This record gives sequence, C-alpha cells and structure tokens, in this order.
Amino acid sequence: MSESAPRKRVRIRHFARAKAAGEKITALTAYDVISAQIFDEAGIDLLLVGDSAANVVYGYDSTLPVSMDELIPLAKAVTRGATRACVVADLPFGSYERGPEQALDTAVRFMKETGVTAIKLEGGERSAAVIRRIVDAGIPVMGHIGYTPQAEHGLGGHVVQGRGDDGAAKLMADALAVQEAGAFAVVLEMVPAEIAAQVTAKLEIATIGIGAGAGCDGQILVWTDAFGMSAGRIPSFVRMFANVRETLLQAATTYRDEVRSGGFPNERESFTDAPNA
Ligand SMILES: Nc1nc(=O)c2c([nH]1)NC[C@@H]1CN(c3ccc(C(=O)N[C@@H](CCC(=O)O)C(=O)O)cc3)CN21
Ligand SMILES: CC(C)C(=O)C(=O)O
Ligand SMILES: [Mg+2]
Repeated sequence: MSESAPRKRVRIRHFARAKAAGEKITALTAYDVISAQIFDEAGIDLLLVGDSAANVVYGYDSTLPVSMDELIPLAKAVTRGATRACVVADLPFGSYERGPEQALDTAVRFMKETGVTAIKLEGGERSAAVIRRIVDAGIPVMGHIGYTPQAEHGLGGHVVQGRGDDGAAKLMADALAVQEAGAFAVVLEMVPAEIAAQVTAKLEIATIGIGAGAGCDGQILVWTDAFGMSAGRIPSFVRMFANVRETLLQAATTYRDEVRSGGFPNERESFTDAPNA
C-alpha cells in the first residue's frame, strides 16, 4: 500500500474526540478480509462485523438464527484485513440476554478468539447491566438503540422507533442508560432525524446513525446495501453508492461466454512444455 500519511490505528478514544471536534465518524459493516482491506484503505474509521451477516453472508431472513460459531470466523477475517480501522463485532441474539455473566462469557470469547477491539450489543435500559459488566472487565462496548433487529418480533416488525413524546423520551432514556453503563458509542437505528439530533446533542459519547438523519456524529450502513451488492429490496434510508452486483454479474457472464467460446484461456494464460521459457 502506498500511503503517504501515517495511519495510526483508530482507538476507542477517537470517537468522543471526533464528536467533540465536530469531525464525522465513518463506519461500514465488513464480513471478510477483502472488504476489510478495501474499507480500511479508504479510511473508514470503524468496521462492524454485524450480525447482519445472518442476512448478507448466510442467507437467513433475519438476524435471529446466526450463532457465535458463525460470526467468530468472519470477525477473525476482518481483523486480519484492517490495519487502521477499529473493528467491532456484534454479539448475536441469544448470546447475552441471560444476564451479565453470560454476556461477559460471550464478550470474552470474542476478544480471545477474534482480535476485535470492542463488541456491540442491542438494547438501552434493558441491557445496561450487561454493558456495565463487560465494560468493567476492560472490554469496550458499543450500544445499539432505536430499532433493534434482534427484537424485531417484540417491536412488531421493521418499525421506526422514538416517534411521539413517549417514543422520544424512551429513546433518550435508553441513550443515557447506555452512556451511563460505560459504552463508548451508540448506534441509533431508524429514529426520526430530529430526535436523533437531540440525543446526539445530549450525549457525550458518539452517536452513529443508520436511518437516523444527518445530525448524528457518524453514519453506518451495511456495505452490501450501500455499494449495490445486496439482492432485492434494500431499506429506504440506504443510498446506493455503487452497483457492485451488476459489475460482478457482467464479469461472470463475460467469463462464462469466453470459456464456452474457447476464448479463455489463450496462449499467454497457458503453460508450455518448456520449463522457464
Ligand atoms: N442487508 C441488510 N441491511 C440492513 O440495514 C440490515 C440488515 N441487512 N440486517 C439487520 C438489520 C435489519 N435492518 C432493517 C431491515 C429492514 C428494514 C426495512 O424494511 N425498513 C423499511 C421501513 C419499515 C417498513 O415499512 O417495513 C424501509 O423501507 O426502510 C430496515 C432495517 C437493518 N439491518
Ligand atoms: C446495521 C448495523 C448497525 C448492525 O447492527 C449490523 O449490521 O448488524
Ligand atoms: Mg447488528
């Protein structure tokens, strides 16, 4: 890599500092070494090994089925690919709900086996004790409030959270609980932009929005949505910055045609009998 500027690793303290300095924080999901290398080279600050891997890597139709044994290998691959970005892994559904002791066991397993810098888990007030236990063990935690996909059925589907006076008050209480519990940052998912901006103004820790408007301290998207790799419908809050799926489809089709026609491989793409000719 031909980088001119030195690339100091992004540490946890970067996020509150960036917030205080008014510098936007950039985050994307990543699930493998190649995407991690590319996004790291692009200067993305935080790479999340999201449990959205359930959908975009494993093909489940929600995040509920994905397991630690399925996410840990992906997190290992991403940490191998990232030299600057801060790598964070989602704790999967079922791996922390039983309480602080189960949650700490899970977080310790991710730290021991993957090389991530921090873990993320869903829930505000309901997860505060769990966050506190993990943080007290020296493991940085990122919160995730608003629409929490692991609670899809409890929330009644993909529903915007934080609407109305009660919704806004609950979101603020969740945000403060996550901060008070010691989290270094918090994801705000699918909440009205005005409410997300109010939460962002109130908190000292950084807010990272997804479907939460421009008033957050940073933004995160699922990379396969943002760069046009996902199949089918994508959430309305996503902007497609590229169409990688179309590019790959074209490439695969051209390859197929060239193999079928005998055009690939040519002589340069083949070996002769003469050694080191
Ligand atoms: N590919 C992918 N992208 C994501 O953003 C994502 C995942 N997977 N998996 C985990 C969660 C689930 N998320 C989702 C899933 C669906 C909607 C959705 O359908 N949203 C609708 C609005 C709600 C509705 O009317 O149904 C939208 O149009 O944005 C939003 C977030 C966000 N996360
Ligand atoms: C969308 C982000 C915040 C996430 O939790 C995930 O990708 O799993
Ligand atoms: Mg997630």
